[in-house]
Amino acid sequence: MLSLFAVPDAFTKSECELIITKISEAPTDEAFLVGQNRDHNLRKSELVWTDEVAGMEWVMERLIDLVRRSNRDQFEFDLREFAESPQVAIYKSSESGHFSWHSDIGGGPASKRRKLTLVLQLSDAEAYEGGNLEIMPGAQILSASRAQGGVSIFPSFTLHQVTPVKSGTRHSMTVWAHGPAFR
Ligand SMILES: O=C(O)CCC(=O)C(=O)O
Ligand SMILES: [Fe+2]
Repeated sequence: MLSLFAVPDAFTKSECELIITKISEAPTDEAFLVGQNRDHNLRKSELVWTDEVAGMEWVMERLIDLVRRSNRDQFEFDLREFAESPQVAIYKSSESGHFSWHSDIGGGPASKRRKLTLVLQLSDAEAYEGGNLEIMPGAQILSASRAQGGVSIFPSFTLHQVTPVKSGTRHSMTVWAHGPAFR
């Protein structure tokens, strides 16, 4: 099974900038991990849930379409729903924004049903240093493309991390597709 489904130009530059502008008008929550325990050694970022932001429906429609395409062409998982709001994470160099190695499967009613993770790179790759999304499906580490508007889709059980942002700010959007347990 291929472990990473990449769509380089899923969104245009102006679409990404529009999303960042809308998000920056919304209040942020400090990011917490699956299981709700705060641990800054593991994750440091701010979060905006996009279903609390008006005018984001078109984004969700596009993301659902991309997940469907990846699942039809590659993963063939039994997916049933999108049970959680997409979230935008804001990683700031001033706070050494990062997210250490983790899987997205949690113990909560929705997070335990996560099967595919989609990450959209919202920021211009030139707008920050560090902040690389890396995924580890096996012995090798794969780096996701930094290109703005690019989408990476991978099984939610795959270990992945975001390396510390060294300068500037990185914005990304994450959405999960859910379904019954693997069997
Ligand atoms: O920001 C990213 O690239 C990844 C975010 C992530 O791993 C998550 O929200 O679980
Ligand atoms: Fe994750």
